[in-house]
Amino acid sequence: MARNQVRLFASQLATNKIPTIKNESVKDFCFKDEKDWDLLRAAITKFSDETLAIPLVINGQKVYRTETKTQVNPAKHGQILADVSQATAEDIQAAIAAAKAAKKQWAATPWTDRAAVFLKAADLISTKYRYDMLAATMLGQGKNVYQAEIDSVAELIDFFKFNTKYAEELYASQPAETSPGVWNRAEYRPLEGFVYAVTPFNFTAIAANLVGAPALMGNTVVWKPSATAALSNYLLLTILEEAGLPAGVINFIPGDPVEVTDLVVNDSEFAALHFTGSTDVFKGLYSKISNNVAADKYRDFPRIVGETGGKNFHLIHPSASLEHSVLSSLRGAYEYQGQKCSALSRLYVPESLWPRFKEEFVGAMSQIQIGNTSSTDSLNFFMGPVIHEQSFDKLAAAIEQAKSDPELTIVQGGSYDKTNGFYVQPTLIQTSNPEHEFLKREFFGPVLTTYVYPDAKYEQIIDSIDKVNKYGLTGSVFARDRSAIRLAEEKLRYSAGNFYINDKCTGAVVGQQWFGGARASGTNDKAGSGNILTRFVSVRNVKENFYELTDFKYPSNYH
Ligand SMILES: NC(=O)c1ccc[n+]([C@@H]2O[C@H](COP(=O)([O-])OP(=O)(O)OC[C@H]3O[C@@H](n4cnc5c(N)ncnc54)[C@H](O)[C@@H]3O)[C@@H](O)[C@H]2O)c1
Ligand SMILES: N[C@@H](CCC=O)C(=O)O
Repeated sequence: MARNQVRLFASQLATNKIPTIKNESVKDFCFKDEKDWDLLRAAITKFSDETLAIPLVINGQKVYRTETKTQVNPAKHGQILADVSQATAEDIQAAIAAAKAAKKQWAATPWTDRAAVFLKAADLISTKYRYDMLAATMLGQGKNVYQAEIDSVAELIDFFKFNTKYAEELYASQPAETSPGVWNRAEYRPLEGFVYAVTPFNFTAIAANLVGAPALMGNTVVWKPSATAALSNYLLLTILEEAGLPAGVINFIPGDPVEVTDLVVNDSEFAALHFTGSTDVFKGLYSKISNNVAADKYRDFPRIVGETGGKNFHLIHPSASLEHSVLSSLRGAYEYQGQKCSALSRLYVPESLWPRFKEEFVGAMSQIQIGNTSSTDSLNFFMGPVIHEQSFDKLAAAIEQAKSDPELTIVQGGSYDKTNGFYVQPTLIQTSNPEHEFLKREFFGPVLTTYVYPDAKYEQIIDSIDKVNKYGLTGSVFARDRSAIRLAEEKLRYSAGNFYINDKCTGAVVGQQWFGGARASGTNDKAGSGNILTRFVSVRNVKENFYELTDFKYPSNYH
């Protein structure tokens, strides 16, 4: 008997249960414990003092290439954090081959052992690597410590832990009916072939989930990380390796996105895309895959899972709490510089509230401190830089457009500066046109557009919110009047996959608010829920019969 068969048999001696899973608690870094600050400062200094050479990782081997791309600190773009090796065509093919070769053993690895890798990685991030994770995300992706903590520590750990709980529930889900003498079973096979994960810059946790969810279910992965998140993403991979992830299960391939994608999705064993990023990039990938399906390139119909852009709204009703809706809107729009797919980018305020709303909102905006969020001297900055020069230029162009457009007025903000880092001031723009393109286009930055509606037109504005753009990711209604809440909840059914009542439209927590939207916002497979795991398995039904036939005729044949 082969050795791995012995291993498989040994794993069947008990049905193990995942430990009790709870959301990771978020440290508030409010200086009650100076030790936290010292540890964080040491980690920031460590990553700042040297330019890390980041390799590709193929079949567990580090591969360094002479062609590299630098990752800079967006808060101080003269600071080069990493030299990231770029994959050649041969590297990409080698990564695909490694994913295929590792598949059989990983798929046959007992579930307990696969789960343990992710539970241990979560534990390592909660303890030994918490400050490294924070520092890498703060420096590389321009987050302040609180935003880094809720992303690269809490949400990331939650994804890894909750996914094990959801997988356990999925595996336990079996056909409910059995006839006498029959045992029906469902087997949750990993997909045949390999998974391609293409991950965004803005959440280290999302990258972790895009590679982690398929891998947990027994798939192997080719991972193309975002160029502007390479540092935290590579750190994550090394932590997974320390937690016991076998070679070849996740292959890390930074490189030219189009070149990597074209080779990966042209492989006949490409089984699934797990993507998060912008809508247009996803459409391009979708169409390449569809064309390949039509051209008979694949053995299977690849699964396509993509979470994409948004143009998320707050609808303020005249009965809303003014202070709460002002502060929630400010956080929703400007936290992490508006670079959350869920960020508030269109705000609807009734005329009766607008003068006081505007005064309080602008007053709060003027207290926002913006600066180098990865500084070792200060944790004071509420906002930091936007991610890179293209984003900065796009936002600057939008602000300039607003200055000359007669239908737009800059209420507050409107300045920007890229001398040292990519800084865009939080900006509030008012439009007189409820159909304006600023209510349609995703800017992905701290630019919020507001439309002030007549109180009597509450229902009409709901219709306009629903129809004005193509997205359907997140949205909120703020009201004390229950009928106003009910009307918005009913009429905005398809306007947001995550709908909030008297809360901001960002900040979904794994296991609590399942995340994702439909329309142009993605396939809505709900990260943070068990549903996402079903996309990375292909169920086999097994019927075992205990009765043996003694005759081929039916009883009626003897009548
Ligand atoms: N719905 C969600 O859950 C969610 C979450 C986070 C971010 N987002 C969206 O992501 C976007 C911001 O992230 P981003 O700037 O990293 O997005 P992006 O689309 O620019 O990049 C995402 C990934 O796609 C790769 N990519 C870019 N062009 C490609 C191409 N032509 N072919 C193949 N791959 C390509 C990038 O290298 C990166 O790895 C926003 O639109 C935001 O709304 C959505
Ligand atoms: N969980 C986050 C996801 C943000 C995506 O970029 C939120 O809901 O704000």
